[in-house]
Amino acid sequence: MSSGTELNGGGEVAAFRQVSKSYGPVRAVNGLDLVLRPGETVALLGPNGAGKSSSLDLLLGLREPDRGSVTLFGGTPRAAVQAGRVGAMLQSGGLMGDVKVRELVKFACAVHPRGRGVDEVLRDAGIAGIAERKVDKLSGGQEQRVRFALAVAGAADLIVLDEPTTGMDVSVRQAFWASMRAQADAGRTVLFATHYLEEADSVADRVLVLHRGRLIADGTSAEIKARAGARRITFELHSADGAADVDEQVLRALPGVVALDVTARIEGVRTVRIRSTDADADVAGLYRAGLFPRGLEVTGLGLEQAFLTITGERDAEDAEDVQDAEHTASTEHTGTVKESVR
Ligand SMILES: Nc1ncnc2c1ncn2[C@@H]1O[C@H](COP(=O)(O)OP(=O)(O)OP(=O)(O)O)[C@@H](O)[C@H]1O
Repeated sequence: MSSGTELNGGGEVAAFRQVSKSYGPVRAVNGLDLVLRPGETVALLGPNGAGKSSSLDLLLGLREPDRGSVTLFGGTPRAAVQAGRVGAMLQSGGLMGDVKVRELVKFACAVHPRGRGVDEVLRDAGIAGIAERKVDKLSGGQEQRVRFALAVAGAADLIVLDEPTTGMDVSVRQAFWASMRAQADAGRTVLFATHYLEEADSVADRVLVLHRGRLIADGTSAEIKARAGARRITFELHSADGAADVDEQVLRALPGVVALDVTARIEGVRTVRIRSTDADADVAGLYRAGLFPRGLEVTGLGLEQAFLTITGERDAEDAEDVQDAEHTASTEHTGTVKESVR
């Protein structure tokens, strides 16, 4: 992707500094610290309710943080939006119905402080062919593309998309990402929230994972997969090679092992599956330990598996914290002084 520094002037596009936002008792965003840089295409992932839409709303100045600050291009979100530096495609809000697609896009181009030519926008969004249709006669996927056209109606420096491909079929989705990539190649910074992990994997050069309002992973897709131990090593150990009784401790002690599974379905043969953060070191370690792995395979797991692993780990940690808190509360209640569990 191009650097985009010409368009954005270098430095920070957006910054969240210790941002928190609650709705009553629900802490939707919790201490978010994050900087977006010019030219990045960034995917925002997270389970339902993780705080993705709330974070985007804060970024666009649609909501105010309870704590911390959000800046866009060094100023307030409102100033950046008013200057036409941000284009957004949000989940909420209906489109005007009784107008033609061309009229709606033309209006958006006309009112935008940095409005582009209507034909160019229709072409970029892939909706030139439906320009004369009424907006309320569109399919869900077509409507999404019109929303995208509105987001790129002006020459914004930052494009924010909240689950942009919801309702699009596979071919429309591919065409959509091609349009989006053209925006990124023109130097624009793009931030999109999605539930489609393969999109994040193939489109984004940076992936953020939110979980219960907290940023729990930030890196390239490859880095996040590596961190989650997203390589799988499989092999067999045969008793004929002197490995009838594999000492699982030996396997568990290999440097990158995250998960280990040893099965013995056939007499004298153990099938070993390892999930690892460092497959190279583990394979070397197997031989160093005097084992003779047969049919050795190393495969990469997808971003989806990495995502499930990272969020699952965090769920487990949170559950432990709750148990600890309950334990502390119950011991305080009974007046018993006990050492903290963790
Ligand atoms: N206006 C609101 N009033 C009360 N609670 C809200 C409001 N908006 C969001 N929430 C709550 O805040 C939390 C974060 O919601 P948010 O919509 O930001 O998450 P999300 O990651 O975008 O979820 P999804 O993937 O389901 O769209 C959720 O628990 C949600 O129920």
